[in-house]
Amino acid sequence: MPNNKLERIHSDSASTCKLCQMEMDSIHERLDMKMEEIDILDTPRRSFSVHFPVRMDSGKTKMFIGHRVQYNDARGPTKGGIRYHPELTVEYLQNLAFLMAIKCALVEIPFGGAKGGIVVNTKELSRGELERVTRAYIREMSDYIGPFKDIPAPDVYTDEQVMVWIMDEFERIKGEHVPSIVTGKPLALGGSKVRKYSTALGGVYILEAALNELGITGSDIKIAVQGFGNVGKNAARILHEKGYKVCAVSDSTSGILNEKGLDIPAVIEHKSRTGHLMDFPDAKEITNKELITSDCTVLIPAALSDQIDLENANNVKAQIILELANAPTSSEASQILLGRSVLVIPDILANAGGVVVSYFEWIQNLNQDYWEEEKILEKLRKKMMTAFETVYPIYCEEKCSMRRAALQLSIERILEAERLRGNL
Ligand SMILES: NC(=O)C1=CN([C@@H]2O[C@H](COP(=O)(O)OP(=O)(O)OC[C@H]3O[C@@H](n4cnc5c(N)ncnc54)[C@H](OP(=O)(O)O)[C@@H]3O)[C@@H](O)[C@H]2O)C=CC1
Ligand SMILES: O=C(O)CCC(=O)C(=O)O
Repeated sequence: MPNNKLERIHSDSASTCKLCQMEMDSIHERLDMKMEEIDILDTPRRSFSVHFPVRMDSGKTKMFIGHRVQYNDARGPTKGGIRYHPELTVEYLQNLAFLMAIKCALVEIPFGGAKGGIVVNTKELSRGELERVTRAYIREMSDYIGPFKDIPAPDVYTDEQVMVWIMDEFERIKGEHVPSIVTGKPLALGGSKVRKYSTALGGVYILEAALNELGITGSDIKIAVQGFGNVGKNAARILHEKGYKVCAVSDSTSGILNEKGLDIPAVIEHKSRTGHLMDFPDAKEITNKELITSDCTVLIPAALSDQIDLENANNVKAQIILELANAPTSSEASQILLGRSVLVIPDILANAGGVVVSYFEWIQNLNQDYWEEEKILEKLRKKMMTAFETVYPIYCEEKCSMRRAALQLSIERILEAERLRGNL
């Protein structure tokens, strides 16, 4: 392992989030970080993979691979979603788990960061197979997760039902009720009001604060949303209900565009009835690539990573990018957008509403005391606005990207926790 500071920072063996490497390099310099501080942030604390057999509907047994990365727990038990995707790798999850640690520090909730999942295409599984795969993964993981160790939640291609199977399998193993083992549950089994749409709503609070700062107002604001799952669909719905023109949306197969604004409730009905966006009447069909460079004021990536890259960053027409997905913008693209004065509201701030209400769910489970919607909405808004109002002045004063401003703040908080624990 290289021992020179710069060599170490650029070494391939360094595990610091590659997704924001350039910002990280400039923070190392700005905060004049010591080698031991860089190392502590560079290193996932626990990172493991499990292989397990599952009996498929055909009667044959198939082996699956699951991963979990618990990146940093200096500020509390680790927290983060479970993703089911055929291209999932442990290296990639390390990046996402790092972002979780940063996100929790940014909104000042007492958690570290984790992320995990299974290498699987859920569209190829029956419901029974999905349940057996989930339960088998949790049997392998049960010693390493817990309400005060590591608390999973939904992410791409996992939902409330998957969270119930996680909770139920964990409870069978432990022989007691432990609803606080997982968040994102349905209301009937200890879920929290608002959690279903909190990622999208938290992002909308931040977007409106940014529009206000930039003086962008009026009925001409056009919005494009990539991804039409939990996050993208709810973002489109909330923005439509608030009177914004949502002109383009997409899912994994295609996109649709209507420059006058899409009828979002009708799009939601169409997607839930047909399973896709294709053939929606009164709209032009576009590709996911075309959506990214479509004529809009606000672009909302709400699907997978690396959607805005070196190839298309110069062609983005939006004035604001609200990153509801994790890591949708490559590090190089972020620099191009900064140069073009496009405001990129980073994932660690924009999509933090999800984990904030997960934190509220965890508290409610531990206390067996459930809160009304108004209370949660008020507390969510306060958390999101406090984070925005702390990050925005740093971004303005230091003339850096908003991502760098947010990362810097969180890193100082994580290092403070490490110092207080005597690790530095
Ligand atoms: N759920 C949460 O609370 C949080 C989620 N996030 C992030 O938000 C993003 C979306 O998560 P979530 O909505 O929960 O996931 P979902 O599984 O609910 O939805 C994913 C959506 O992305 C679409 N999609 C999948 N692959 C592609 C692709 N290659 N190109 C374009 N669209 C694609 C899917 O299409 P189709 O419908 O056709 O399958 C689907 O509409 C992720 O980056 C996640 O990490 C961040 C914070 C919290
Ligand atoms: O709700 C949570 O605990 C985590 C959500 C998540 O995975 C994320 O914010 O990326």
